Amino acid sequence: MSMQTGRRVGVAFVGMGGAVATTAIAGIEMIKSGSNRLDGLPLAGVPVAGMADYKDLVFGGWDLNGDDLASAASGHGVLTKQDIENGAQVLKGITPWPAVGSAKFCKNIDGQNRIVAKDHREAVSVIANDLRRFRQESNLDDVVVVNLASTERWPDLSDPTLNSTAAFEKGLDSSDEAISPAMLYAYAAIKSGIPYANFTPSVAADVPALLELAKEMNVPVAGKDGKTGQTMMKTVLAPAFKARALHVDGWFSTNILGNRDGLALNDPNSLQSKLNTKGTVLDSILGYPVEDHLVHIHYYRPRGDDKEAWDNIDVTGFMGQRMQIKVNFLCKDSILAAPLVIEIARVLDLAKKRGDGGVQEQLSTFFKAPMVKNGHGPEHAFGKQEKMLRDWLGVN
Ligand SMILES: O=P([O-])([O-])O[C@@H]1[C@@H](O)[C@H](O)[C@@H](O)[C@H](O)[C@@H]1O
Repeated sequence: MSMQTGRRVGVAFVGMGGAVATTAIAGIEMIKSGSNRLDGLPLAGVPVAGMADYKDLVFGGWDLNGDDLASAASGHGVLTKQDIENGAQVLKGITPWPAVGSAKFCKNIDGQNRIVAKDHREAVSVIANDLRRFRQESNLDDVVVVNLASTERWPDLSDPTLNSTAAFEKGLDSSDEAISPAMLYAYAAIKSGIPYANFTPSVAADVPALLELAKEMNVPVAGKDGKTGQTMMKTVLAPAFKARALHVDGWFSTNILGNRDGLALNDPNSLQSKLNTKGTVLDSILGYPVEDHLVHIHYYRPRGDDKEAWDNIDVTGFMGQRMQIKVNFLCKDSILAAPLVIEIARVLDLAKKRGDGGVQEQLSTFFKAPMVKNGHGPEHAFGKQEKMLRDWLGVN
């Protein structure tokens, strides 16, 4: 059962017209109108004092495509006409705010709904103003920002601009090329005291400059890259192989998808960012390097949002005998992702209420490359991550 608490929590999405954001918004609006159940929402029915209810959430956000959300959603092919009639009509009345984009960071995705700003500093102030206006106009108690925009290329992490808050702030004034759109949103949110989550592989609040700022301002941040389908299965299976002492000789993962995410990843530079986050999960769980851990992603338009993942795992058991495991997950990308985004927003909002700032490691279960607090390696094993979250929430 879902009960409103009377609070109003705004969720501002970067990439609001995308398949994941429109699915999240439609799903929640349908919960409000009684035409959607709570399936797929991992924290539904978990009683946590102070946590916003699904019905308390109010949405806003930016997108380079200025179409209203109903038109955007019909292009993504995730929501059915029935879904829209059943309570997601509210999508028709929402249009995204102008957004920041850069072809230098994300080559395949463009749009005309752009923030007009003379430099990075001005772009940040427009974003911060959008957040202030959202809070006032929607009469919100609190706001959370979640990045759902298309994957950017990897930046040069050794660039001094990204390595201290002071240098980053100078870089805003000179529109330093090391600073990506994702970082501008993260900075604007943190500087406004608003919790920030990164559901994409783009580098954002995880640069030292912004980590330092989040810590100093005691603002909760979390990321990165939603762990939805193939990688989720990987982090469930690998601990089991370890427990049974089955040595993993190789793990071949491939997947196809044809949504806008797939289009963004069709650019080799954006793809590399995704491979960076997908490729890291195995070794720390198993305790040894899997030399033949191969990950492939292919943009295949006929599938749209219905991504399909195949895994072939080669293992060695007792007496050196070799075996294979095959996994074929026929997923729906946004249907898996949207509820996780909602839970991340609720937990970040709760962290803010509890005065818990900086990196929110308890959200590791929702990410492929979890951000961590004190420089130690991230925990990737699914069961341990779930325990971390439940311990932090104070539930069993
Ligand atoms: O979570 P997961 O299934 O391992 O990884 C997926 C990627 O393989 C896919 O290319 C991307 O479009 C999805 O959004 C998701 O990130």
